[in-house]
Amino acid sequence: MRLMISGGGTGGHIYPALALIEELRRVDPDSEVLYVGSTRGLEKDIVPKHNIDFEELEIQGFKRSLSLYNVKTVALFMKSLHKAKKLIKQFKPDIVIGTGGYVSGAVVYAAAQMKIPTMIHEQNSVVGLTNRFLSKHVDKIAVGFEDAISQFPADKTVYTGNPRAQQVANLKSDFSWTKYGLKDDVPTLLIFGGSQGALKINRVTAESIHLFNRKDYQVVFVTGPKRYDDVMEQLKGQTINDNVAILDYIADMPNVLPKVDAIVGRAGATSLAEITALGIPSVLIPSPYVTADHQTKNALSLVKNDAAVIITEDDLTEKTLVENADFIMNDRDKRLKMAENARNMGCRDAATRLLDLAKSICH
Ligand SMILES: CC(=O)N[C@H]1[C@@H](OP(=O)(O)OP(=O)(O)OC[C@H]2O[C@@H](n3ccc(=O)[nH]c3=O)[C@H](O)[C@@H]2O)O[C@H](CO)[C@@H](O)[C@@H]1O
Repeated sequence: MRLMISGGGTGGHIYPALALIEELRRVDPDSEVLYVGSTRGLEKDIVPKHNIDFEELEIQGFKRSLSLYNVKTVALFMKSLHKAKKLIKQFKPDIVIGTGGYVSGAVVYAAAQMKIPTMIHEQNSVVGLTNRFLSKHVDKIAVGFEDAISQFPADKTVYTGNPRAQQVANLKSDFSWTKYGLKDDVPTLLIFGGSQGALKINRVTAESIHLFNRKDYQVVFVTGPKRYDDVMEQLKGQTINDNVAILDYIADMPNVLPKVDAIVGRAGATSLAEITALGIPSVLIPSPYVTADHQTKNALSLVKNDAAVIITEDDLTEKTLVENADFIMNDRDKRLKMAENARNMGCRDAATRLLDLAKSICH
């Protein structure tokens, strides 16, 4: 198969694409892949490290009310569409797949106009702006949450789950916490605010370090690549005990996650696919800054099944953070029950399902 794939901006759109590519290469080692990303997103750093050909487009999203900015947005979209068509002519894909983010809008739309088979993957329980636009033009729509099906045309929409779930579920981890100066025989709580880190989660976690220092469990606090210096500035002069590690980013998350006992984090769809694939209890703090509050809806699907607890960003304080962390970390039975509930929701064959759907529309 010759696969052109595009997903950009944040990890939540990029990692599902990488998981699908990994599955394609496993079943079809002769396949050719071209990843088209944006000049600004995390993909230009992440994708080339996975031995995948990468091309980039300059593109940006619309903003409410900034009219001059939006004039530039339209101009960049037209330019990207033109470049995407050129790339399609050169690469000659059998299929073009979009996994979200503005850049996938230009790439998949270009392919649809050129009558190449197209498919999108919507990770969230509420459809995003780019996928809403693309849904009218593509041949197939795959969704990661069953709740999303009703938001798309019924005749071409299929529940596949999120391919990242299969990738993390199948990996035999050889990770050791000693890499970060921690121990392997102590329960471990991972705190992170999605692929980019989250300001409030970082601030409140930093304020709580003096309490986490005294816990019987260990805490791994991941700030996000661009927020590490600010957190360390906030913590200047404070003691950080040897049961706490503060990192900017974890590049090998599938290897690390099987060694995590509980998570405090955002409710991005790809994170939740991982959490349910592996069965990890979580405290979820949905981002209030995303389209149609979709992270709250994502999170509630786990909360309903007693696989997670939720704190709104407004309610996040030193007290609520540490109390909820203790609630899971200090009660092993509770933790194991929540883990089982989470695991029951996992879709561990999602990459196979998504690839089968892709094959079904290739000529
Ligand atoms: C602010 C924003 O727009 N967030 C959206 C974005 O979130 P975001 O990019 O944060 O996506 P998710 O939380 O879904 O996924 C994060 C991904 O990054 C990985 N990771 C994270 C931290 C780290 O140090 N290393 C690492 O590899 C996680 O393992 C996971 O695979 O895309 C998601 C999927 O469409 C949406 O649900 C989110 O609402």
